[in-house]
Amino acid sequence: MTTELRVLRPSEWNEWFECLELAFGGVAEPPEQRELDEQLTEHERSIGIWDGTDVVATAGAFSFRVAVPGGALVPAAGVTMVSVASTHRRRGLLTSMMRRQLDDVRALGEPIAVLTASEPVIYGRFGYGAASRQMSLTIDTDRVRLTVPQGTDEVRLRHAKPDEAMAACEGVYEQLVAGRPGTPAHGPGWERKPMVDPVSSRQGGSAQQCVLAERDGEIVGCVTYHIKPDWEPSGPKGTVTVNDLAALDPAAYAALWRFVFEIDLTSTVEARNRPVDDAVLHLVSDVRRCNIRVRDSLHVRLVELGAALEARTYRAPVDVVFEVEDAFCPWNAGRWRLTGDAKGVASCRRTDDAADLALSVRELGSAYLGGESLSALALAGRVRELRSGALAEASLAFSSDAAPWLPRGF
Ligand SMILES: CC(=O)SCCNC(=O)CCNC(=O)[C@H](O)C(C)(C)COP(=O)(O)OP(=O)(O)OC[C@H]1O[C@@H](n2cnc3c(N)ncnc32)[C@H](O)[C@@H]1OP(=O)(O)O
Repeated sequence: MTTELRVLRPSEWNEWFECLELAFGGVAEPPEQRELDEQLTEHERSIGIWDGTDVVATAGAFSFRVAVPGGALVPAAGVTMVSVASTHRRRGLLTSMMRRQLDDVRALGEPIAVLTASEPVIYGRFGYGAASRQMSLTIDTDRVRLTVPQGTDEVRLRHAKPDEAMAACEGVYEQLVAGRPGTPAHGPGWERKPMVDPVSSRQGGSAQQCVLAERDGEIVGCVTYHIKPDWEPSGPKGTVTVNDLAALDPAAYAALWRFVFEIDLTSTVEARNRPVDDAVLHLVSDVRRCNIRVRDSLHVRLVELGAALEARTYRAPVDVVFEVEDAFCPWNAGRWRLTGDAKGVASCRRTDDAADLALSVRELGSAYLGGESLSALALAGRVRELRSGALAEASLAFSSDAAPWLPRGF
């Protein structure tokens, strides 16, 4: 098989995207979704593999800046649209695209790459580690009650049309990015993504609705949701599916949750992507009836290990030497001394000193956003402590007060 791996030409986007759609099962994207995907595609960062005139593999990257512990925004490649045609799988095409892509990311000077995986098993071999989780809830709102904080009644709620909702939700999102590791700061156009609402994706539910929370005329929160009515002999049993829900203070947050809990003719609230430390867990009367499920979300790859580890803040003073294994990006392999503290000045340099901890770049990717603990990874045998006390020191330093979270997929 002779194939060519190269950058996508803008005129080839349709056939490139069709390869991707086919690889995911062949269900065509709704036109409004497809149009936005084309608009957001960064052609110069999109690659494909051609077998003759046929596109047989695709991979893209978005130019993000991702929040890390301490609030800095680190340039990051948001890896996306990865596919290999089912006729060409398990022959190394993905591996060759990952090679090219990580070399390109390095050349661009982005210290990290991030992605969400269709299957978590795929990307560990390329040095990605699962770094954040997402929580889904299915809440029985006939039984679960909310205890809301003082000030909740003073929050004014009102419905907003999609255009106003888009600007308001984006404004709230932007104010929350730095405080939540794992959240990407996007470029223009991304504010449209959560507002695309194709009829074919509603599965019998309503159009997306948006309610804004205001105090003294300022927008302090927003929720977008769908309602799916349902009727049983005993009465109405509709479901509210929460898409985005975000607020700038506890009272606005509680007001929005109370609103979705109390919508007439519904008895279930579904929320599919929440942070694992969501404050709603402390508002509800019965966490068991929230039917919590947790899964992996953002996977992180340290592309330039030194620059990546210097870009974040450490929760406690740390001075450790890592012995790092990185077969796919060998420029990261070897010994690195990391020093840092909560004030935000960190240094990560090559050293010949004896190693304190031995691990692969994958574990550092998992721990990078502060959500997965180095101590837990050590219990799984994935981090080895070579100096007594180094594991506890590094594990505490890497941890984050806010759990990392990716509020919106890409
Ligand atoms: C960020 C995103 O876009 S995630 C979306 C990923 N895309 C999809 O899931 C669409 C459907 N799947 C596909 O298109 C393809 O199967 C891909 C892209 C996942 C893999 O492409 P391939 O070209 O077959 O991968 P490649 O041949 O380079 O495999 C490299 C290694 O990964 C393994 N591997 C690849 N995909 C999988 C998988 N889905 N499950 C388990 N192992 C896998 C291969 O067995 C191989 O292992 P080896 O080195 O031990 O032999």
